[in-house]
Amino acid sequence: MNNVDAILQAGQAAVAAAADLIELEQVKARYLGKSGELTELLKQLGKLAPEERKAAGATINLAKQAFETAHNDKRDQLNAAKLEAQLAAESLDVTLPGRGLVGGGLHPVALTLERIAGLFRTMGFEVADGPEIESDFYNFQALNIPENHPARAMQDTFYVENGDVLRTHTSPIQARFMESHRPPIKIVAPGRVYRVDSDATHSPMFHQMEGLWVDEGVSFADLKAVVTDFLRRFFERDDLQVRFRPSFFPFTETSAEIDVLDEQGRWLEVGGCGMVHPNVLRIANIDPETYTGFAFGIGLDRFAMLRYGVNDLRLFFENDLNFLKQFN
Ligand SMILES: CNC(=O)COc1cccc(Nc2cc(Cl)ccn2)c1
Repeated sequence: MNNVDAILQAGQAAVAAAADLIELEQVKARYLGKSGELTELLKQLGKLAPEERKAAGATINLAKQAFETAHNDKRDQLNAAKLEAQLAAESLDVTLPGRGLVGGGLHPVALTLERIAGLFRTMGFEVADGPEIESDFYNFQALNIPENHPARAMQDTFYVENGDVLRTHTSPIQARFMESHRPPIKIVAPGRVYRVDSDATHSPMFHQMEGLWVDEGVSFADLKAVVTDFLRRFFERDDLQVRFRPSFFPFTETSAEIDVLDEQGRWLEVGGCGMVHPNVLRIANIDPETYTGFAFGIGLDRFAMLRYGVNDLRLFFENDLNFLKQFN
């Protein structure tokens, strides 16, 4: 019967070497299963002489108990180790400082809009608003844009049902304001505008701000002074060179593009302006013989790109928080 000891030692060694609960159960089956090595020994008892059977049986049962003890100890050890590992992995150090909430902030275009509106408020302008879905009348006709003008074409303008459009500029805000107020009128009109266009420098939705001053005796000199003062304060450069380059718009007569000289000595176009066309005043029931006015329009996204050094317009619309958090 000395092979009982050999089998028991081999079984105890296999139990000790078991790396996890699954392997341990396989070892248990190999020794205590239906055809396990210790189970087989019991089956052979019948072959022994009757007077040897009792002692042999006792020896084998002792070996089985020793194996079961070793197996149970190992199982408890593996379970304890598994629980320890789980506790360590899930442990939460409640004394750690909190991560804190990340505050929100304003979009760079919104910051630029507020900054520019604030500059014009110091000059006596108030901020006006209006609908983004506009009628053909306020978006085109009231601005002296004729029926066949290319700006009305489908490749530039988004049309919605019943002939209304997504406004292509914020001029309709001013047309509406002139219709419902009497001079002196001194407003800026910021907001979203829509054009059928999209590439690295064009987005179908972008932002513009227009300004309008209508009163008795308003002149082109007033226009130059207001626009130049605004630009020097926005770019924080008292020596900023501003140029008014003759141009054409249907809604102004004397029209000009507005250029600024950048640090590299290049002229950058930043907007357009002009004296309000008499037809536009007339349509708003303002007598052009008594009143004159000037208007200008700038692109707010462009001003935000210039101020913050952003070189791709699309960055404003991708909502990448890592990009946006730089501005607050
Ligand atoms: C980004 N915008 C540009 O380059 C050019 O915008 C401009 C230019 C000249 C005038 C206007 N707006 C305007 C509005 C009324 Cl109600 C009457 C007359 N004019 C907008």
